[in-house]
This record gives sequence, C-alpha cells and structure tokens, in this order.
Amino acid sequence: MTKIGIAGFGTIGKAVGKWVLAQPDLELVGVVGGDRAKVEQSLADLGADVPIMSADALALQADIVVETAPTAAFRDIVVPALTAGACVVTVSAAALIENMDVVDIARAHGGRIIMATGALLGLDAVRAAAQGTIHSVTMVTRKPPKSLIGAPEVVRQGVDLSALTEPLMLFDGSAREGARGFPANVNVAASLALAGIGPDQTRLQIWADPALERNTHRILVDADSASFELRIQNIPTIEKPGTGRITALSVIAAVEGLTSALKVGS
Ligand SMILES: NC(=O)C1=CN([C@@H]2O[C@H](COP(=O)(O)OP(=O)(O)OC[C@H]3O[C@@H](n4cnc5c(N)ncnc54)[C@H](OP(=O)(O)O)[C@@H]3O)[C@@H](O)[C@H]2O)C=CC1
Ligand SMILES: O=C([O-])CC(=O)C(=O)O
Repeated sequence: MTKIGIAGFGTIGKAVGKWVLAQPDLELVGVVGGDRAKVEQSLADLGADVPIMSADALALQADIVVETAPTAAFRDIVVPALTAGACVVTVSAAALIENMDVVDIARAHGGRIIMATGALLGLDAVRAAAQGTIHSVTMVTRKPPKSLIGAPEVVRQGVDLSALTEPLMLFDGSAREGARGFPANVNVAASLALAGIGPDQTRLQIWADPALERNTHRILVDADSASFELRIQNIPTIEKPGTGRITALSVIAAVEGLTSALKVGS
C-alpha cells in the first residue's frame, strides 16, 4: 500500500481524495486543511474516516504528499514533506517559482517534487525542446470574467469584471510577474516556464473575455528542434471557476503514474 496524504482539501484536493479512496493499493493516511469544519464535512461527504492533521505530522506518515492548498500555504506543507524524504505532487507552480529553494531541500533529503501538468498540455514537448534551444515561448490566457474575480492584480487595477461587455487585456509581461498578479489563475504559465525557458523569458498575456465560458490557453513555442502551438479550452469547475475540471484529473494521473505498473507519457 502506498500511503497518500492530501494537503489542501478544496476543489482539487477533494476530487483527488475521492479517487485515492477508491484505489485498492493506495491508503489515504491524512488530510491537512484550512477550516477544520469544512474538511470534516468534505470527508463525511466522501464517507471517509481519515484523520485531519498538521502538515508536519502528515510529512512523517505519507509516502506521497499531494499539495493542493493556496499559494500562501505552499512552504509550510512542502518543506516538512521534502525534509522527511517524501514525494510531493503539486500543481502550485505559481508558488514554486517563488520558492525554488525547495528543490535544494528535496535534493538534500531524497525527496521529489512532481509538478503535474495541471490545466495544460504538451509540457513533455516543451521539456524536450528545452534540451536544445528554445527561441521563444508565448502564452495567451483568456478567461471568463468570473474566473478572474479576486485576483490581486484585478483588485489593484480596480476593474469591475462583472461589468465587462468586451475583452479586456489585464496583463502583458513575464510569466513571473503574471503569476504574482494572478497566483490562483495562471499556474499554467508558471508550469510552462519551468518546463521551458524560465519565468522571466516566458511571455504572458491575460485577458478577461465575457464571450467565453471556458478558461482558454494558447501557447506558441519556437525552438531549434520544432515550432509548435498548443491550445486548450478548460471547463471551469463549479466550486472555483478559475480552476479547470482537468486539473484534478491531471493530479490523479500524476499519482497513478507514480504508483502503477504502466506509465504512459513522460
Ligand atoms: N497548475 C494548474 O493547472 C492549477 C493549479 N492550481 C493551484 O492548485 C491549488 C489548489 O487549487 P484549488 O483546489 O482550486 O483551490 P481551493 O481554494 O478550492 O482549495 C484550497 C483548499 O486549501 C485549504 N487551505 C487553506 N489554508 C490551508 C493550509 N494552511 N493548509 C492546508 N490547506 C489549506 C482551503 O481551505 P479553506 O477553504 O478552509 O480556506 C481549501 O479547501 C492552488 O495553489 C491553485 O493555485 C489551481 C488550478 C489549476
Ligand atoms: O493555471 C491555473 O491556475 C488554472 C487555469 O488556468 C485553468 O484551469 O485553466
């Protein structure tokens, strides 16, 4: 039995928990949450008798810690897990690019960080191209306004997204700056940057588009090995529209890839 812990039991974490509970070779050994009453209700919804614990306690119990908490909690969860030599599976790429020293912590203690592809595609091709020379990576994210409400940069600009009648460009710059302004909205840009030419070289535009119902990403890569274009249209989750439905499935696929006899794709 592989022991799984989940830190952050919200939109993604709860879906992953439901899947883990249905796997005969996986054991959900603990959950770390924000509001305890909400986690208790979520576990009750799943019919699960699983202890709620601190991130430090989970680090000592789990072989794999699934980190699906808000950006601000990233270090408190990931540092003890890696120090204990656990494998961390996460999609919090916006948090990782601000805390790259955790990679050194993993290296020093035999831990691993698996950044699942999340709400994106094609990171295998971007990583392969990065073994040669990538000339440019450009990403354009367009989301329905409801998917961007509450982002720090939207609040800073004082834009009333609910009043939009036509597309509005909210950001044009580096993936690093974009992830700072929209930490819960463009993790995909941070993942793309980690796979390719880094957060300062990866270019990003973010648009709020009232005509859209899906979170859409278009990526252009120009490299000495290939030029390619990636497009995805993510169906928003009901709980958190900025998070596409495919994200939790990507985390599940990553855990499955770590624990099953057959793994397809790199
Ligand atoms: N790479 C990608 O494609 C994507 C990445 N993400 C990232 O994944 C992460 C999770 O996203 P999502 O599930 O949508 O977010 P949610 O807000 O739905 O869930 C986060 C959960 O974490 C809980 N939480 C709050 N504080 C802590 C803490 N200190 N320790 C543990 N848990 C805590 C929250 O509880 P409470 O509600 O009580 O505060 C909430 O239940 C985020 O970092 C997000 O940015 C999201 C979408 C796509
Ligand atoms: O990257 C993110 O944080 C989420 C996202 O864009 C999506 O789900 O399409």
